[in-house]
Amino acid sequence: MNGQMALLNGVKGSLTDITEASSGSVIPVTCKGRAGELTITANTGALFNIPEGKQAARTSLLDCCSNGAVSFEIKQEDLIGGTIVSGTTIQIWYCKHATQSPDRPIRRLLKSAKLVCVTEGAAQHAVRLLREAAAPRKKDTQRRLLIIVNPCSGRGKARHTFTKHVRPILEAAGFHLDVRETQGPGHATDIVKEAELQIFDAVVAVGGDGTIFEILQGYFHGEDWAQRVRAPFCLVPSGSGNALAANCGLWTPETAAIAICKGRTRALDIFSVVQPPSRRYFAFLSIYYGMMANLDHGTDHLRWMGSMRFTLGAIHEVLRHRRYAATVAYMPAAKSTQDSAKMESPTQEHVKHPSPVPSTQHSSSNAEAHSTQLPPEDNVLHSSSNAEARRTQQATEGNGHSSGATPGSCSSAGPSLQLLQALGPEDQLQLSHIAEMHPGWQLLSPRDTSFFAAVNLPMLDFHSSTGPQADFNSGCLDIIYVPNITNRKQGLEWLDQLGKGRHMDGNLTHLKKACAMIIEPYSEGTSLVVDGEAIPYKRVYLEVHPSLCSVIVA
Ligand SMILES: Nc1ncnc2c1ncn2[C@@H]1O[C@H](COP(=O)(O)OP(=O)(O)OP(=O)(O)O)[C@@H](O)[C@H]1O
Repeated sequence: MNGQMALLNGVKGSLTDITEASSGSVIPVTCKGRAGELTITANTGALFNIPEGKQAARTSLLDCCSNGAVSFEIKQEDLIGGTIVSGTTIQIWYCKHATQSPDRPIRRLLKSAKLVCVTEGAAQHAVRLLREAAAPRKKDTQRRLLIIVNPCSGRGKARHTFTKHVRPILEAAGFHLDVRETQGPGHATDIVKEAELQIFDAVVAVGGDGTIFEILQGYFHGEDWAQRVRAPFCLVPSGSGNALAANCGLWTPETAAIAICKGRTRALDIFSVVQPPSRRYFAFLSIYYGMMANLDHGTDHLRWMGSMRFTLGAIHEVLRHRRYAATVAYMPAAKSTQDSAKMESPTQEHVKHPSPVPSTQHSSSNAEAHSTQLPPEDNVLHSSSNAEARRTQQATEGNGHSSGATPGSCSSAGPSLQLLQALGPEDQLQLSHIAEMHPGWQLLSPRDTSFFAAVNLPMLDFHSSTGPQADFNSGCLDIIYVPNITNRKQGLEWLDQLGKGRHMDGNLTHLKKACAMIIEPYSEGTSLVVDGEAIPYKRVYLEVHPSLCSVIVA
């Protein structure tokens, strides 16, 4: 009959009744064995069935059939691909749902089964069929990933995680892997800057959110940044917080690797973080000031503890019982929707397939796309956790506002900053009168807060959610703040509620949705932290770019 037939006949003596199913782009072939059946109907979302013997998945098909075995089935969504074990023996890789509870992302476990073919050619053909059946969008010869492993993230196990838990899955799916290991802070940015991103199916970080942050800075390099952002990115959780992985439902490294194979993406808002005259970062997660900044960045030396360092840091901060002063101005999200309805995001067309939302997320829709283009320039700086370095930097730059600098025309790559542009030069901007000078802007009150954060995604890590109403592409940041925690007991109770995602209940915690913000920090003993990385301690401007990038989701 055809090529598939040759393969199926090539499986030693096991297949007797072979029929072709409907025609389609991939492998519409059904075949039946004496004791079970083998079905590949990738384009209809059907099954890959192989007989199961006494030794279940580890038994060859030949053995299964001669044992008179029952069949078990692998759903197409669970099929990962295949590899040649040796000569004529192939291994089918698939996954199983390990946990499934309504308030947790799905965890997946890797499984495999061996199958013996008569000839080596048949074995190679079988592997190709398996890979195409698992991910019918692309020929296996064209799949390519840029993998960036940060050996220092989290507890320093990223290298092991990649080799042991991620690489075998991606290879089974037929990806060509360009693997790079970071040599130090900022290296991930350089790797991505130099990469031809268009040839990759995705950029994968094996690390933490800081690695993703560095990768993101590398995306906005060169005139073609609008094309470069089309490559989705993904976090294989190997850091301390792993917020991106938590938000994307990538509960374990294996789950993340399987999600990469399946290639489901979701549009993600990115926000610019601007410090005139020329500094501009691109962020995906959050900006913290005060308590959150301290518990995150202030616990860097406790990296060996994993995510426990954040819990300890939070308790320490609550016991300090401090309030932090800042003038915060923001433009409510609804206004931006009106302003930006006509404009388009560069990736709007590209991100056509919204993926399943992890069940921990709630949706909100407040704003729409409003990004356009500016000529690019590399001006990304890498953060330093060192307070001394920060002070030196401030002394060099001055903590005041650069004369004539306009936050909205910060000369950098990336989409234009329309909302910030409208504010005009920084030295003419009186923050305390912004509402009168610039209709649509508001001041946050009070100036002193016990807790302050603005988040783009709901989950802080795998265990807690800072902004449960935040969403991937809502077009806004959720400003979460607590004006005043009156005593330590109330602080600890509030922390407990935060851990359970119930801190928004009651009236202690406030929420504003903003498409642009300005933060002028005043307090000593804290910092500004963007996506877990400290930035210079001075006034900062933020603007959201709806759906600018896309991320791999479970
Ligand atoms: N080879 C290296 N040596 C030292 N530091 C490195 C190296 N490569 C990357 N880094 C730095 O490691 C820091 C921590 O990485 P990352 O943020 O990914 O892990 P994490 O902080 O443990 O996780 P999370 O951000 O999710 O809490 C980054 O700021 C990055 O600049």
